Amino acid sequence: MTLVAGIDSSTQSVKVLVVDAESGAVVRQGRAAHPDGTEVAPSAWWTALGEAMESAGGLDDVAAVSVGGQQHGMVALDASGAVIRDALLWNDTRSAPAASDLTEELGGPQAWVDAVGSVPVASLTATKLRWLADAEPDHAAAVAAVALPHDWLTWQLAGAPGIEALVTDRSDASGTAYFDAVGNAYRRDLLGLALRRDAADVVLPRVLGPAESGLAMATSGAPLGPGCGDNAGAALGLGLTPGETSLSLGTSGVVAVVSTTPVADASGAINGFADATGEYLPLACTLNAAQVFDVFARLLGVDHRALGELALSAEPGAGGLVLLPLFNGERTPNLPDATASLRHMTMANSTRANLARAAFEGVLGHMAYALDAVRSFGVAVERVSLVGGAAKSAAIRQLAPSILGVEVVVPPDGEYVALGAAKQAAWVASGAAEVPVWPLAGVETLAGDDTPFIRQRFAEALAEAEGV
Ligand SMILES: Nc1ncnc2c1ncn2[C@@H]1O[C@H](COP(=O)(O)OP(=O)(O)O)[C@@H](O)[C@H]1O
Ligand SMILES: O=C(CO)[C@@H](O)[C@H](O)COP(=O)(O)O
Repeated sequence: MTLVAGIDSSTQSVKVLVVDAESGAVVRQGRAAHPDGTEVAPSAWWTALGEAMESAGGLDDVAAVSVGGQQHGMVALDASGAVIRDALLWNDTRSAPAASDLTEELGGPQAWVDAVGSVPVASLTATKLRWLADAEPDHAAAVAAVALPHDWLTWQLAGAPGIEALVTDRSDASGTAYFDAVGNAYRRDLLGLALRRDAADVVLPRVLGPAESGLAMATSGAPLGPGCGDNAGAALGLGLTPGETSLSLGTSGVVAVVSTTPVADASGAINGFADATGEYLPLACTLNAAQVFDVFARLLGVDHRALGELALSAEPGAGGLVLLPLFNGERTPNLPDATASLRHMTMANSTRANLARAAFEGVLGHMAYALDAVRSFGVAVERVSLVGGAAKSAAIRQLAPSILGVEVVVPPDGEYVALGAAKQAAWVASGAAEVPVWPLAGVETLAGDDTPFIRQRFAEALAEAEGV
């Protein structure tokens, strides 16, 4: 049996899957936690990856390895390849003013979507580099290379062979705001704009083809795949084809659709990213998803299962409560300074069950808003494939079809980003022209009575928060 490995270095943890390259069956797996916070030393990812690989039984026997990871994080390296400062993650909002400045300096949102498919928001790498240039000019001056989390880990697995050897893929490069996924080229002028200097000499990872290998494992010599952004990894793991949509509830809430054509959304709600096969992956991403359940479970003194049971014991509509779950500020819509609020509390409706229900309706109502943003580009979304940590929740599975108003396809419990990375590794190992097809056994399709009033109330509350 030929084995391959897929890695998902996500916001909260790293997952490693060792998989049969023929069937996609998971043979061994491991995981390890990442530190909390939106500013993290990349060495912590490397340590966690070492632990996860060890708990997966090591990778010495695999034919190829590929790394998927959280998108956008700024890993700034000096000429020796040393990390200059802790990475700013995708959910760090300190670069929101830099995002506004950059947007204006290029001539507004339309100029950015024409150039790179996305309007700058604090999540995107270019805005973090501008923040660095303004807040830490000495660090900015030392930048000799910029990598993303998955690029940096791929390079570490290869033994960190000098910054010129860095590689990436089109899906993650498309989230930097200095890569044009339509022209398949870096926009060094935009990198320079972000860094406030001529960036001709800054090393950017070479963008590999979907099944191309640029580096090999330092330990075993097995080829390393190009890797991918985590949302592109999930699409690959799910085997989504053009027109099909995923809904991920991890730290981020993401609606992503595989598309053969790019989307240019000057409103900024949709990012015009690329997928991991050569197509596009327009997506809407929020900063507040699974952690909202963590907060409410803690507040109510219960575990996730009991939180779900409490929510299901309440009536649809949570007795009138509406949660705007903008705990971490928000990216979609772009409200980086927003905070969460619970509206319409009365003595009568302030019950534990209604509070739990409001958490689920708030997160799923927000995802319905994201679905509408995708639909506004002519994508007919009637079905979503549900992945991410909160997809394990029985209450999410039960409530999602009614609140979203679509069918919800639930694949077997698994780590779909890591599976997508493993599929990419299998593609690299096989040298085949087409990506492997790994059928998913035991997919459930869930439907429910539509409850449009929940979406409506949520959309009204969000519009109020936006001041529209
Ligand atoms: N049964 C559950 N119900 C709700 N949330 C859950 C459940 N199980 C895990 N989670 C949450 O899922 C999140 C982790 O999901 P994951 O997709 O791995 O995140 P990330 O990719 O951002 O690291 C955590 O916030 C965790 O508490
Ligand atoms: O910023 C985005 C997508 O644009 C996020 O989806 C990150 O890629 C982090 O993902 P998770 O760790 O929450 O899965």
